[in-house]
Amino acid sequence: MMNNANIKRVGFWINDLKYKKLGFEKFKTICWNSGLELVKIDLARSLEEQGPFDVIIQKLTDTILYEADQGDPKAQQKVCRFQEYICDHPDVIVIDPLNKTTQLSRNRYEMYSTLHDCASDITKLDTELLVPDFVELPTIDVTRNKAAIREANIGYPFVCKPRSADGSENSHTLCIIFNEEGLRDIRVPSVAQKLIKHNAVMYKVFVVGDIHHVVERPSLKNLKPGDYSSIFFHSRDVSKSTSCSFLTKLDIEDQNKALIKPDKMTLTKLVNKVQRKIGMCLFGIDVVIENDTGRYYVIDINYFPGYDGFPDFLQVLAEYILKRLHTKQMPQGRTD
Ligand SMILES: O=P(O)(O)O[C@H]1[C@H](O)[C@@H](OP(=O)(O)O)[C@H](OP(=O)(O)O)[C@@H](OP(=O)(O)O)[C@H]1O
Ligand SMILES: Nc1ncnc2c1ncn2[C@@H]1O[C@H](COP(=O)(O)OP(=O)(O)O)[C@@H](O)[C@H]1O
Ligand SMILES: [Mg+2]
Repeated sequence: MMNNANIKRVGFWINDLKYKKLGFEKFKTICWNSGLELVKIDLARSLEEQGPFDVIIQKLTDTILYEADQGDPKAQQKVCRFQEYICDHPDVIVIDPLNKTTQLSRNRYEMYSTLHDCASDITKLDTELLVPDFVELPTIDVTRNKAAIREANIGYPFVCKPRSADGSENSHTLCIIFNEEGLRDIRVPSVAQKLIKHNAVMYKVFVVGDIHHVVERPSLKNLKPGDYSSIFFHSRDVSKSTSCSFLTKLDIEDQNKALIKPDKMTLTKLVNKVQRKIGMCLFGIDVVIENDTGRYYVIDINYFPGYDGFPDFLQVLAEYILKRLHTKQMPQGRTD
C-alpha cells in the first residue's frame, strides 16, 4: 500500500441493486489494494464536501435520471449537484460523462441512428456490421404506421421497442407485431425494427475501456409471419442467461440449423468502431448473426451493464481506472 498522499479518490454513484449485483463491497478492497479509495457519493449533499474526487463512476441513468425526467424535483436537484461538480472540476475523470450515457438511454431511435452511421463506415472497411432497419412510430394512427413500416422496408413480423431505454420496467417491455391487424397494439412512442432471424442465440459484448469479453445468451427464436396476435414480452424473459420462454425455443424445423459462431476479429472491429462513435468506456453491445447471410447486426447498446460472465470484471475495472489516471485521456477505441 502506498502512503496516503498518493491515494486517488474514486467517487461512484450506482443504485443499491447494482451495487449488490456487481459485488461493489469487494470492489472497495480491490481498489484499496491498487491505491484507490472508493467512496459512495451521496447526491443529497454537496459533492464539494465529499470530494475531492480524481475519478467518478456513475450510472445515474438508473433511477435518478429517470425520476428527474419524470419531473421529480429532488432527483432534478441531485442531477444538478452532480453536473455542477463536474463543471467546477474539469480535471475529474468521469466514467462515463452524463451527456454520453443519456444519449443511449433516452432515445433508442437516436442510438440506432448513431450506430447506423457507424455501420456504414465499417462496411467500407470490409466488415459487414449493421443495424436492422428501423423507424420511429410517434403515433397510434394505424394508417400512418402501416405506411411507415412499408416505407422503412421492415416487413412482418417486426419488433416494437419503447423509444426510451431509461431502465424502467416499461422501457424493457417489447412487442412483436405479426400483421397489419397488430398495428393497433402499438404503444407510443416506439421504434419499430426489422426482426433478424438468428437461431435464438445472441452475443453480449461487454466492454471495459480497451478490453472486451463476449458472452452467449438466449434470444428470440426465428419468428414467421401469420395470423397471430401480438406478443408483449419483457426483455429479461428472453435474454438473460437463465431466461426460459417459449419465445426462445426454436421450432422443430429450425433446430438442426448450424449455428454461426462469432468471429473474434469482426467483433473487435465492431467494438472499436462503436466505441469511437459513442466515446464511452463501460458499455455492452447486443449482437445477433443473421442465419442466411452471416451478417452481424447490433440490436442494442447498454451503458454499464451487468458484466455477468466477464472474468475478473472488478479487477479489470480497477486496472482500467488506474490506466485512465495514468494517461488522463478519453478513450478513442483501438486502431487495430
Ligand atoms: O437497468 P438498465 O439501465 O436498463 O440497464 C440494464 C442493466 O445494466 C442490465 O444488467 P443487470 O440485469 O445485470 O442489472 C443489463 O443486462 P446485461 O448485463 O445482461 O446486458 C441490461 O441489458 P439488456 O439485457 O440488453 O437490457 C441493461 O439494459
Ligand atoms: N431486431 C431484432 N431482431 C431479432 N431479435 C431482436 C431484435 N431486437 C431485439 N431482439 C430480441 O429482443 C431482446 C430485447 O431487445 P433489446 O433491444 O436488447 O431490448 P432491451 O433494451 O430491453 O434489452 C433481444 O435480446 C433479442 O433477443
Ligand atoms: Mg438488450
